[in-house]
Amino acid sequence: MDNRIIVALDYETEKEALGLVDQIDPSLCRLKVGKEMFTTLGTNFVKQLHERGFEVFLDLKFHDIPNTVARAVRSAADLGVWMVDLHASGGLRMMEEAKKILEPYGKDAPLLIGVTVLTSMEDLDLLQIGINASPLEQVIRLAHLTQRAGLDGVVCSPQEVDILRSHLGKEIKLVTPGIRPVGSEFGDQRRVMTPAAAIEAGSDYLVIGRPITQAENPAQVLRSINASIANLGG
Ligand SMILES: O=C(O)c1cc(=O)[nH]c(=O)n1[C@@H]1O[C@H](COP(=O)(O)O)[C@@H](O)[C@H]1O
Repeated sequence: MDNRIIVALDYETEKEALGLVDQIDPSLCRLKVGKEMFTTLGTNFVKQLHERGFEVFLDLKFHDIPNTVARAVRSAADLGVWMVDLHASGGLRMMEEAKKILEPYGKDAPLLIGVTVLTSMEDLDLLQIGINASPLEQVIRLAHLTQRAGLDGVVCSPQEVDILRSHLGKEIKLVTPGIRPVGSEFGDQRRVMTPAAAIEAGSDYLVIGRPITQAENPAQVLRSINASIANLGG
């Protein structure tokens, strides 16, 4: 199942989310459950998606002391999710403990991914929080740290993908939100690319929310994005 799109299910209600989910097939995409839906609906919602055959990226971007993050990651593994993330800026020890706690799960462990610099951020946002580096420099720094901790991949913007590939090699998973098909609104996103350009740059997975979820016919948009990347990339 070479399924490179992860739909971000950022809806207010279960009814709206399942309205989309029940029109699509697990062969078309994976699903991301993030802070909004998880806070409203909890693990039961993730279980419902699993029952429908979907693989789930639990996107709670953990960021806390190492012990707390590691235990949260273990809970995600027990829930059986396919992918889970944490903020790489939580530091090397935090990431190493999270990786270590997954050892007993072997190949059933979820992919553990480090978020570098949010795709909504640009130079000024970093400066305002005391980081005197460009988003690209900071992404490279945090991606190296993530790889050193032994994680499976990073979340970055598609604009950083080709340079990260050259720094980190082929094995590391590059997960890219900040995807905007031609003509769709950027909203709060800043470092963006089209689906085809992101795949051509070397993204493994495209995380796409509003361009699909807010469309009049989300299932149709998902199919057309899939078609636009069908013969691209490796
Ligand atoms: O970890 C993420 O998924 C994430 C990281 C990041 O840097 N930027 C980012 O937009 N995301 C998530 O990706 C999704 C993007 O949604 P849209 O902007 O609606 O396509 C949202 O659910 C965000 O929470």
